[in-house]
Amino acid sequence: MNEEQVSLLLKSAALFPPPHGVKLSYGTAGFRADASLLQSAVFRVGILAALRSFKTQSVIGLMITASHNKVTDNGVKVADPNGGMLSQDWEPFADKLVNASTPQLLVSFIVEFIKKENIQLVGKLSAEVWLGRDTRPSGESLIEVAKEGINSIIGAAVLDFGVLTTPQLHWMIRARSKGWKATEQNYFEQLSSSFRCLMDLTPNGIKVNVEDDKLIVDGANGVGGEKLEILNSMLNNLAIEVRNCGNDRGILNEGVGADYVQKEKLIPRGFGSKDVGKRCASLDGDADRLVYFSVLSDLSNEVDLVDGDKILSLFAIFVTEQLSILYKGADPETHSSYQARVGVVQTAYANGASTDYLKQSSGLEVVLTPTGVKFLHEKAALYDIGIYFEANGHGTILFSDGFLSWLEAKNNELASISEGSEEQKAAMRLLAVSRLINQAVGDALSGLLLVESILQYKGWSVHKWAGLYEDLPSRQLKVKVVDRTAVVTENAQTVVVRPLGIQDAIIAETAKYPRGRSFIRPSGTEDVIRVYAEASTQEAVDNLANSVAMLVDRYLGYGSS
Ligand SMILES: CC(=O)N[C@H]1[C@@H](OP(=O)(O)O)O[C@H](CO)[C@@H](O)[C@@H]1O
Ligand SMILES: [Mg+2]
Repeated sequence: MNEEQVSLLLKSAALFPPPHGVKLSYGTAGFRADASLLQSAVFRVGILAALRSFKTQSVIGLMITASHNKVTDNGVKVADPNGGMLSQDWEPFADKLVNASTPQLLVSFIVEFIKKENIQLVGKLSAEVWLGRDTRPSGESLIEVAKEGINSIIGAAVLDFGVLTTPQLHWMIRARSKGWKATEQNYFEQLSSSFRCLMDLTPNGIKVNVEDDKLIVDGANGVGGEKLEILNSMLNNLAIEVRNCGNDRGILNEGVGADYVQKEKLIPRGFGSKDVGKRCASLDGDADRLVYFSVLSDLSNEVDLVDGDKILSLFAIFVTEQLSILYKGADPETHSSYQARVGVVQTAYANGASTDYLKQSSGLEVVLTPTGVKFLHEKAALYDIGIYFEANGHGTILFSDGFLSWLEAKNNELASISEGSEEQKAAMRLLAVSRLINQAVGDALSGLLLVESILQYKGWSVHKWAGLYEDLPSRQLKVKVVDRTAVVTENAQTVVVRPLGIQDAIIAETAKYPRGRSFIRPSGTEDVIRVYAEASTQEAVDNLANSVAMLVDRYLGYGSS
C-alpha cells in the first residue's frame, strides 16, 4: 500500500471510531447490532468489500439490513461475485477489521491481509461495490458511511441502488458476474416472464378463478411489500393482495412478518377472522424468507403454519415429478447418460416430521448443516438439483451448470422430435424453474411465485399442501445470558460441548418426553441463546422447552456466576 493510500485510510477511519466495549462478530449473516453502534463496522465493511472486489476482480454487493430483527437494529453483509454470502475464509478478517481499536491497528491489519491474500491495489485493476438497503430509517445514513469506507480505498467505485430486498441485490451481483442483464428491472422481468411460462404449462383442466383464489401477503412493513406490488403489476394470472406494506404506520417486524408467524405461530397484524381459511403468506423484513399460513378460526389468533420445511417438500415433489416425466419418455441409454442427483438440505430446526416425510416419500438424500444459509447453500451446490430451506422460510433451489446444459439440449432435441409432448413440457418447466427461482440466495418473491405456480399445477389448496404431513409440536424460546459465546456446539449445532454438564442435563430432560428432541445454540443475529424443542404434544413440548430454558439460565444466566 502506498503512502497516499495509508494516509487516506488513517484520516477517514479516524472519523468512525468503534464504540467502546462492543465486540462484533460476522455471525450467521453479517454484523448486526443496534443501529447506533454500527457506523464504524459499516465503514470498515465498506473497506472490506472494496478489497474483496480488488481480489476477485468482480463486482461485490454490500447490503444494509437487519432482516427480521427489530426496526432499531441494523446490519451489514457482503455478497460475493457468485451472488452468495461472503466467502467464509474472509470472515475472520472481517471480525478483525471491525474490532480493531485504533485507525493505526486497522491499517496494519489491512496491510498484513493484502500481503497474505496477494491483493493488487495498484496498476490498471479497479474495484466496484453495489449497495442496497432495506427500509430501516437508519439505513440512509449507514449507506453514506459505507460509501466513505469504499471510497477510502483508491480505485474503488460505488453504485447505490437505494432500497432493495436482500435477494434482489444478491441476484443482481450474480447476474452481473455472469455477464447477464443485471438491473432491478431485469430481475422483475425475469421473474415475471418465467412465472408466466410456468403458468402457461399448467395442465389443461385446472380452472382457476383468480379473484376467488386470492393470495394475501403480509409484507412485514418492510421492503418486500412494495417490491411485490411492482411484480404483481407485471402479472395477469395471479391475484395478490399485499398488507402491511409499511405505509400505514405499521412498524417493521412488530407483530408482523415471517419470523413472527413462524416462531409464534400467531396471525400477523392486519389479518383476522375475515381471513379464516384463505391462503396467506408472510415475508420477513428484507424479503429473503417466506412462510405460508391460514387463519385457523375466528376464535383464536393461531395459524396453520406452512413453513420452510413444507415449501421445501412442495419443491422437492414438483422437481422429482418433472424429472420422472422427463425420464419416462427417454430411451434408457440417454436416460442413464444423465441421472440428475437431487438432494435436500435442512438444519436441526427442521421439523422432525418433515425430514421423515422427505426421506420416506421421496427417497431423497437429506443432509443437515449448521444454521445459516451459507452452510446450506454450500451443501446444496454439490447436487445437480440441490434444494435447501431453513424452517423459517429461507431457501432456494440450485441447478448445476452441467445439468442445465444437458436440460437445454434435451429440450431442443424433444422440441424437434415431439414438440408439446409431456416430456418436453417437463423439460420446459424445469428450465422455467431455474430462471424463476433466485439461485443466488433464498428469495421470498421468487419462492412465492414458484409456490403459486406449483399449487396451480397440482390443483392444490393451501390446506391440501399443509396436510402433506403433520408437524410434530415444537417450541422455540430465547434466553438472555451473561455471555452467549460461552456456549460451544458441534454436530450441526445439536450438541453442546461447553459449558460442561449442560448437554447431559438436556439429554436427561428430553428423555422424559415421547418423541422428545431439544437443542440449544447461541444466536448469530441476536444476543440470546435459542432453545428448540419437539415432542409428541404441544403441552409436552412447552414443558420441555421451558425446562431446557431453565437449564440455560442455571448454567449461563445472570445468577449462574
Ligand atoms: C432459528 C432461526 O430461525 N435462526 C435464523 C437466524 O439466525 P440465528 O443465528 O439463529 O440468530 O437468522 C439467520 C439469518 O436470517 C437465519 O439464517 C437463521 O436460520
Ligand atoms: Mg431476512
